[in-house]
Amino acid sequence: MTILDKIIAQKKIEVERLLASNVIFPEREISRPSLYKTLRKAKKLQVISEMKRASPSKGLIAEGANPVKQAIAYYEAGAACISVLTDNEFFKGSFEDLAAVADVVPIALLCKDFIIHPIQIDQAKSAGASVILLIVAALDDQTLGSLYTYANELGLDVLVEVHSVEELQRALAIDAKIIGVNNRDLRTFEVDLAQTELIAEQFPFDEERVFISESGIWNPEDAERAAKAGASAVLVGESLMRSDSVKDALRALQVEKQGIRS
Ligand SMILES: O=P(O)(O)OC[C@@H](O)[C@@H](O)c1c[nH]c2ccccc12
Repeated sequence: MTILDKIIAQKKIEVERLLASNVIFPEREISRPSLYKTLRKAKKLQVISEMKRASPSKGLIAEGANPVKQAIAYYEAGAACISVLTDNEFFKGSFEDLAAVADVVPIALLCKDFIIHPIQIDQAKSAGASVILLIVAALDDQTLGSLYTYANELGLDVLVEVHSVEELQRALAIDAKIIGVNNRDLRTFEVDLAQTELIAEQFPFDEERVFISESGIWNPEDAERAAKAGASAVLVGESLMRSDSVKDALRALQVEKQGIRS
């Protein structure tokens, strides 16, 4: 059983509990800039910065981190979007973290979780997210398509995460506009930026789509590499969580985008 299988098994239990509790998540309007538009118009490589206390691959990263302080530092440094891990069991995050961040920053907000059911999308939006993540490896085609449509109907942006060319084709089949390559294999934890380059070769860089490189970005050289492959943004967690100066670290990643593909 891979870690992804374990996480999804746990999510099924959580979803059953939510459904059984008959909870209704209060509706909330989205009053944040669209991530999609922000990335399309940006001249530089953008940073989606993540609030990440722990992960199954690294264990504790920043146990005592305060999501509000972290988010304000990200916002002030010019992050395009803040990603908040809401999974508790494996990443020590929470929907309270997301809601607390939503109260203090006005930029796009990504609910980083393993979504397998529409009720989780209601929960994300209610806590203040304007973007959700859908992981292709965790979903069959039909569920992927229906969750994507549901999120769009609620006015949310969707980051569709892939880790192989085959998964890229599945993301394109639902006409995903924001596609992220996870450089980390969620089955083995191996991280390799070459994954971004490999998948970029098959990516249709057209008017409509944006390409994001996720995980394992530590320094400006990594950011350059992502930009060169055609990325509009990088999604960065651990290196920013561990940084003594979030501002300097984040700004150093905002390198020039590469003309041909941007
Ligand atoms: O901490 P890193 O290596 O910078 O990675 C951030 C982010 O990409 C990673 O947390 C992530 C990417 N996709 C995910 C899906 C679920 C949970 C976490 C993730």
